[in-house]
Amino acid sequence: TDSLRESVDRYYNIYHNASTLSWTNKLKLGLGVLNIRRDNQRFLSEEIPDRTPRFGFTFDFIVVGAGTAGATLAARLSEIPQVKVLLIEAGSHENLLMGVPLVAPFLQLDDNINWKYRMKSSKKYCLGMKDNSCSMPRGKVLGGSSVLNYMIATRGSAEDYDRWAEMGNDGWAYKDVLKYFKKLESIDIPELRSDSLYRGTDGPVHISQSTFRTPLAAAFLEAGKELGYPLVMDYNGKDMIGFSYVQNTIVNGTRVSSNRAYLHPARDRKNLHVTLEATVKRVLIDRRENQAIGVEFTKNGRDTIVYARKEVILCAGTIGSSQLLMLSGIGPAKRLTELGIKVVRDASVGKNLMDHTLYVGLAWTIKEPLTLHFFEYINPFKSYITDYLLKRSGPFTIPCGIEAVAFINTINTTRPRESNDLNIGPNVELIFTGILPNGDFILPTVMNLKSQVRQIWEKYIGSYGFMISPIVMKPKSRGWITLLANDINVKPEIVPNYFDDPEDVKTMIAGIRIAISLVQTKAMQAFDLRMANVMYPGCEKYEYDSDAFWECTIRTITNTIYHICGTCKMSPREDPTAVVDPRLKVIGVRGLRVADASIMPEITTGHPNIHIHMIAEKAADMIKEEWGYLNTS
Ligand SMILES: Cc1cc2nc3c(=O)[nH]c(=O)nc-3n(C[C@H](O)[C@H](O)[C@H](O)COP(=O)(O)OP(=O)(O)OC[C@H]3O[C@@H](n4cnc5c(N)ncnc54)[C@H](O)[C@@H]3O)c2cc1C
Repeated sequence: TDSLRESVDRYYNIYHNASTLSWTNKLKLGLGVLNIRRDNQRFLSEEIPDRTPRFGFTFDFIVVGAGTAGATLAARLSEIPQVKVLLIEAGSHENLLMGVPLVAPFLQLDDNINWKYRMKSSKKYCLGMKDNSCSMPRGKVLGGSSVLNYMIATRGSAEDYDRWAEMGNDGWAYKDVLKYFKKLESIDIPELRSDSLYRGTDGPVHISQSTFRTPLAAAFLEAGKELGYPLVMDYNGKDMIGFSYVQNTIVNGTRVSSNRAYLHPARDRKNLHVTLEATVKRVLIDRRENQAIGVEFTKNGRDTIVYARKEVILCAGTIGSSQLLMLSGIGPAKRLTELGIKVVRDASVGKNLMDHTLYVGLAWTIKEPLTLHFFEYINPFKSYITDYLLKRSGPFTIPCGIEAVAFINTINTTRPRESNDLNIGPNVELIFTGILPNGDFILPTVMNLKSQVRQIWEKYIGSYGFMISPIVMKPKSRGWITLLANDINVKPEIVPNYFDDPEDVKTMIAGIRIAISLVQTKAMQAFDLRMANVMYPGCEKYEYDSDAFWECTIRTITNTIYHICGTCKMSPREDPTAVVDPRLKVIGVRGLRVADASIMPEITTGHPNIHIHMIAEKAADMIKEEWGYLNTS
């Protein structure tokens, strides 16, 4: 179309005809560096100070882990002036450079801010990774994984929460949690600000859309329309199924982590104490009363004990919270006994592990230079970097190159527009990334690819292209986390058990076929596209495009999209698999709750960061209510 052509030309003119070594560009670059240094100084001055509590000190609430959930919860609890809150985090401060959207994956290389978990080696999945083991990055920094994440902002579908409620989790239906989704956000997308039914405008988490897009993103949306899917203005509003530009937790071109959203504004509160580079070893439980009374943590090589007058709340994430519960005696009794841990309660901690898998093998090259390209965007004499440094605009504002998403239901492809009527919600998400994964070293490195697979991808270095990656939204497979030692410093074993259920394989293949059919539409065929290699080691023996062929490639280069959850399952007390009840209280121990991704009884649709903010917002209100503070803060 004409508008598409216009945007092609504009893009081409800005980024490809720029005189590469002009003095103006050098000057702009210098000014840009000064500009971002100044902004970073300002950012650091907003960081909450690190305080070390004295041995034996007592707080009202102790929150463990300052990630998406922990930062949210601690900030909300500290709104009660008469209570003292301690937030304990194993990592250190965040800085502004961690918030540059395009280069988000680079953060995973940094040992200081990434726990760098590895999944247990498997013969059934992650076959294209070294040792058949996929990486599992997790944030170890103020803001936790919200500092490493790709800033995609989704709420999940209403059915997700209605289903939680159907499972007996009273108070978690969509009608109940909608107010927290609204409370937590400030929607900065102008067209959506007036939708007061669904969107909030006063919350700490800013949500926006990049003003820069590659022309291929528009073609992706057009392609969806051609196949009969609706274009959805706001997948976080009334309807989710369809094709949309992505919404992001970004303000002024930089990341909105939970730290920035919740802790920066709370930095001057005298009743909020944050202690950094402090690793909690276990929760202290008074065994006569079965009551959590405090925690033990290590900081600067010294062990310290602090006490909680009211509650300890674990927000250490899916891995951290399950590990801490087990180290404190709450978990599978047999395993705990084997490790010499005294059992407080035999519980299903570590089971019910769920994750979203992403097939990263579908990429197309494009002849014209219309998408992002690693060696161009890192060239300091092109406008990419200076646009970002001076104006926080341009391609650097696109997180990881992800520009558009589609939520679809593969069961109803003949009448896609009506999928919503079936009330079953999306079972696949497609992510459009205007960058060729194979074009740089970063994705192969963070994915831990085997050299044979790397070599296949390396053929495309220097090419332009894009990816369409299907994600299975409602996997049936369940994995687990097992404690390997009575020691917080020994990482637990993580078995994601991807594609254990054949239904998940079928759904992923259906997603792949829809992704391929999108590229066969007129909108996409207007460009000179070639499918990049999809033949991976071990899969040559299968007929191309057969189900067996796709199953082989899925099991070879499927990656996590980093959404692990569910290991401290929320469920009614009578359910033997329940770890916390619907008030998030650990069953069998008083004064102890879990509030983070681990409590999800079933994985939600889309990307969970906003869902976890919501969980923490609701947890804060439940805690305030129980202690009689709901109307005093
Ligand atoms: C690379 C990556 C990309 C992602 N992309 C997206 C995305 O685009 N959109 C989206 O919605 N979601 C995304 N996610 C997922 C999302 O960010 C996480 O699900 C979410 O941040 C988890 O929140 P949480 O509070 O449960 O845990 P976390 O945010 O991980 O917080 C746990 C905190 O506890 C601390 N901790 C753990 N153990 C201890 C201990 N023993 N003592 C003290 N502190 C401890 C950790 O250091 C960490 O700060 C991504 C995640 C990753 C890693």
